[in-house]
Amino acid sequence: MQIVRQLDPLRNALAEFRAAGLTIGLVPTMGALHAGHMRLVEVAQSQCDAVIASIFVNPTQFGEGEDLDAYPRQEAADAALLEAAGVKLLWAPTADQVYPPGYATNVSVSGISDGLCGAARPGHFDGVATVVAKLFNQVRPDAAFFGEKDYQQLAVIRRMARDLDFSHEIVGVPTVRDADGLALSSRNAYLTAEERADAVALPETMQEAATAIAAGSPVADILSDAKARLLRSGFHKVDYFELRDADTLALLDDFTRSARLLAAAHIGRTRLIDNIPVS
Ligand SMILES: Nc1ncnc2c1ncn2[C@@H]1O[C@H](COP(=O)(O)OP(=O)(O)OP(=O)(O)O)[C@@H](O)[C@H]1O
Ligand SMILES: CC(C)(CO)[C@@H](O)C(=O)[O-]
Ligand code: BAL
Repeated sequence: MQIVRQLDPLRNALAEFRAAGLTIGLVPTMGALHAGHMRLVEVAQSQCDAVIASIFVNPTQFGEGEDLDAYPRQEAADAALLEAAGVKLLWAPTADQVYPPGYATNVSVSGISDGLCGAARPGHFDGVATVVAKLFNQVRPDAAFFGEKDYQQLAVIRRMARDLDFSHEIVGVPTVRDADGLALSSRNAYLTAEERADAVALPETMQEAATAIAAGSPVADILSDAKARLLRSGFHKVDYFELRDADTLALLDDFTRSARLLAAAHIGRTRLIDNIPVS
C-alpha cells in the first residue's frame, strides 16, 4: 500500500490506476480505525478494483472547545489495518495540501445541515461538505463510501454531490455495532469502563422507542420518555432524540414508512450519536 501525503504523487498514482482500467473506490475517514471503517473498506472492495482510504482530521469541522486536539491519531496502526485489508493507497494529506495559505472557499449545504448535529455543532457540516468536496475532486472516485452511523452527514454529502454535479455513486453502509448494540465510533475510546457500560442505554432506548412508535404509540410521549430514560441512565445531556424522514430529514410527528430515529447525547466527556430505522 502506498502512503501519499502530497497532491502531485496522488495524481500520478491515480493516473496509473486509471491507465490500468481500475475503478476507484474512496473511503474517507479521520483515522482511529475500527471495524465500522473496515466494513466500509470491505464494501468498497466488493464494488471497486482499487480502494483508496483517506485519513485527515479535518480542523474545519471541529467547533471551538471541541475535541480536535484530543481526537485519537494512530496512523501507523491504521495503515497496517488498511494494508492487511488490501487497500491500494492511503491518502493522508498534510494540512497545507488541503488548506493551503490563502484558502478561502466554503461549501455550505443549507437546510439539511440545519438541526440535529448541525444545531449542536454550528458550522460542522460546512467543514464536512467542504473537505468531502475537496476529497472528491482530489481522487475523482467511481464510488465513495460513508457510514449510516453519521446519518445526517451522509444526507448532507448526497445533497452536495447532487447539487455540485459529482456524478460518482455515494454508497451508504449500515452501522456496525458492538455485541451489546453500541455503534462503533472512534470516540468510544474516550469512555471510561463505567461510561461504556452505561452507554448501551442509547441503542436500547432507541430500539424500544422505535418499536413503540411502529406499534402506534404517541410519538411526542415516546420521545420525551426516551430522553428522560437516557438522563436516568448515565447520560447528562441529550442534544436531540427525534423522529425524522429518512430521506429529507424533515421532522415527523407521526410514524411513516420512511421514519428514522436519530439521537445525540453526552456521557462523561463523550458525545455519542446513533440512528435507526423505524419499521
Ligand atoms: N460504526 C460504524 N459503522 C459504519 N460506518 C461507520 C461507523 N463508524 C464510523 N463509520 C463511518 O466511517 C467514516 C469515517 O468516520 P470517522 O473517521 O469520523 O469515524 P467515527 O468512528 O465516526 O468517529 P467519530 O468518533 O468522529 O464519530 C464515516 O463515513 C462514518 O460514518
Ligand atoms: C467524512 C469525513 C472523513 C470528513 O472529514 C468525516 O466527517 C468522518 O470521518 O465521518
Ligand atoms: N464522524 C463524523 C466526524 C465528526 O464527528 O467530526
